[in-house]
Amino acid sequence: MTTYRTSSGKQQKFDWDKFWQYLKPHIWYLIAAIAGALAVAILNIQIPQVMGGVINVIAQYTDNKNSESFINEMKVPAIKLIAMYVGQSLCTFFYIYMLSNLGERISFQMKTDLFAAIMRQDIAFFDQQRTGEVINRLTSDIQDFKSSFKQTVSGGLRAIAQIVGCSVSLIMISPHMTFITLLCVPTVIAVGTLFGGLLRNTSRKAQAQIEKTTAVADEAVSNIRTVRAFGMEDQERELFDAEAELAMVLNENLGFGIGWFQAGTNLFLNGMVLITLYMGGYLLSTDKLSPGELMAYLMASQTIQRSLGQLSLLFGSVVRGVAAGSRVFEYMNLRPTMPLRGGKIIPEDNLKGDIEFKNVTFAYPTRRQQYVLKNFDLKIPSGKTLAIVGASGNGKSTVVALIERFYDVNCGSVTLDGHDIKTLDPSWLRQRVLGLISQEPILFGTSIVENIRYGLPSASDEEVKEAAKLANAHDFISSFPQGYDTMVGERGVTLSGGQKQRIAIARALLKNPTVLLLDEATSALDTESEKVVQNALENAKKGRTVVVIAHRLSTVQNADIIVVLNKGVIVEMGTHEELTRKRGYYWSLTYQQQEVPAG
Ligand SMILES: Nc1ncnc2c1ncn2[C@@H]1O[C@H](COP(=O)(O)OP(=O)(O)OP(=O)(O)O)[C@@H](O)[C@H]1O
Repeated sequence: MTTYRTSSGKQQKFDWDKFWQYLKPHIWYLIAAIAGALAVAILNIQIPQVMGGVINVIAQYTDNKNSESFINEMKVPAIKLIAMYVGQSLCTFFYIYMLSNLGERISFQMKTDLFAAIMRQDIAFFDQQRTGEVINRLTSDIQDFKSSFKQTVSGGLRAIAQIVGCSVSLIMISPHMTFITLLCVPTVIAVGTLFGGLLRNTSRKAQAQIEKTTAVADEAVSNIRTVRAFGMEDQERELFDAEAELAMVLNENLGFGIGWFQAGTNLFLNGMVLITLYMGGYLLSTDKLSPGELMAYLMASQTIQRSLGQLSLLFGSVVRGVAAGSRVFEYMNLRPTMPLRGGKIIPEDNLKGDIEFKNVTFAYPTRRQQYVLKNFDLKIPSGKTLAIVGASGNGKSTVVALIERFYDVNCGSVTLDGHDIKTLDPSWLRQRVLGLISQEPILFGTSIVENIRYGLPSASDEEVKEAAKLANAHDFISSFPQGYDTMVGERGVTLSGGQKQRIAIARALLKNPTVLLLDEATSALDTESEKVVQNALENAKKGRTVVVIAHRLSTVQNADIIVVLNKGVIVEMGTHEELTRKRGYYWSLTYQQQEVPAG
């Protein structure tokens, strides 16, 4: 197997078995396309010969001016030529159409499979990969693979068939001239390979620079608010200009090289035509060649030249296509460690919402050496509200991530009503049992109603409204001219932080989760909107197990149990009153927060 370097820097093998899986169901399209392309090639090989016949007829009548017999004699070869031209057009249409169907079907299947493969990857995968890279594989890599495949089948096959066929014609017409022409071939190949290598190198550099330029633009556009807030438009523009200029210079160098390459090739090819004409003319004068044969020879050698040109272009495209295919298959072949579905489902009547961490040790897959939780034990009784507090980076969000089973624990277990969550159906757990509301609610760029319905796609409009009322969102939604059909913009950009958060609460409440996970749900809000959202959350908490992570301790005073985390270890646990009396960690955290405004 050939190995190619992918953009992720790892050596990737092209997975021919996988490729065959995609090709096999559409093999008839491929066979039809190959047949069509070969038919075109065969016609292209024969046309010069028929054309030669026409020239011979014309040559006969250059002295003999009998137009009537000329027309009669031209009839057969002319009709033959017309039939061949029409046949060639029809075959061209046929193979292009077949190939386009084949390419589209394969790429559609690959695209949908790749997207499904991406969707089922572990969260750890997304911690490691850049979003741009993932999207690139779905878009440009599949596009590159498709075009390269189509080009290889059509252009490659046709070119090879034409080179072989026309070479045979050349030998048949004049072995002598063909031998002399062939003497030049090794030199041409050597020079072409050397120059081609240099050009490919420059082209790679230019391509990498273009990608760099795009990345600068991408970052500036997607972070436009930060750019604007810091007044960095000019710096961003300068950065972009510098990268774009470098890309321009590299592309100019490439153009310089391609220009010379083309010029040299043209000079050489024209020289070959001249030599052929000279030698052909000489053979013509000695009656060893007819004018038609000379014409056929010239046409056939031009077809070979064109085909060789096509093949050299194709080479670059095949390398690009194989590299792109390897990248696509690399993601497809990645096996997630956690399945999305499958496993036990606790019957509705037995579902209470008791959560327990038993002797849990955990490190993130991207930082295996750093244990975030070590021998961690915690009971979250059903129907109670448990708050986790502690300084930043101490593992509070990690607790929530483990309940969601975004990651699996390294040792110990997390249980729901006594069942290890590893044995439960993850999609049931996330869709039915858990409702997560995080610090930065992410909405989809669609309408409010669709965003709320994301929590339970089968919900009716009435149920959506009920959830919105419970989340204190109904009033502000109704005040919009388009009400629930208001479009929220990309990631909900047209709504205020508090409004987005209340829609996210409605979305989580719609599925009526048994366990509600609030990961700093109000910390991004100002005091006014925090109050409104806090009220919404008080409604939402009723009758559920709730885990609250909060920075502002004022929001967790009413919790049934407060847990103070320090470096992944529980250092204190109790109610607000108990912990305040203790004058320990919790007290000092509260004290610090009261001190800040005063200072
Ligand atoms: N996806 C991740 N991959 C690797 N390490 C992570 C990841 N998420 C968090 N960490 C690390 O794990 C530790 C605990 O992070 P965690 O987010 O649980 O803290 P936290 O107490 O919730 O902090 P904060 O209050 O600032 O949100 C930190 O050292 C953090 O850098």
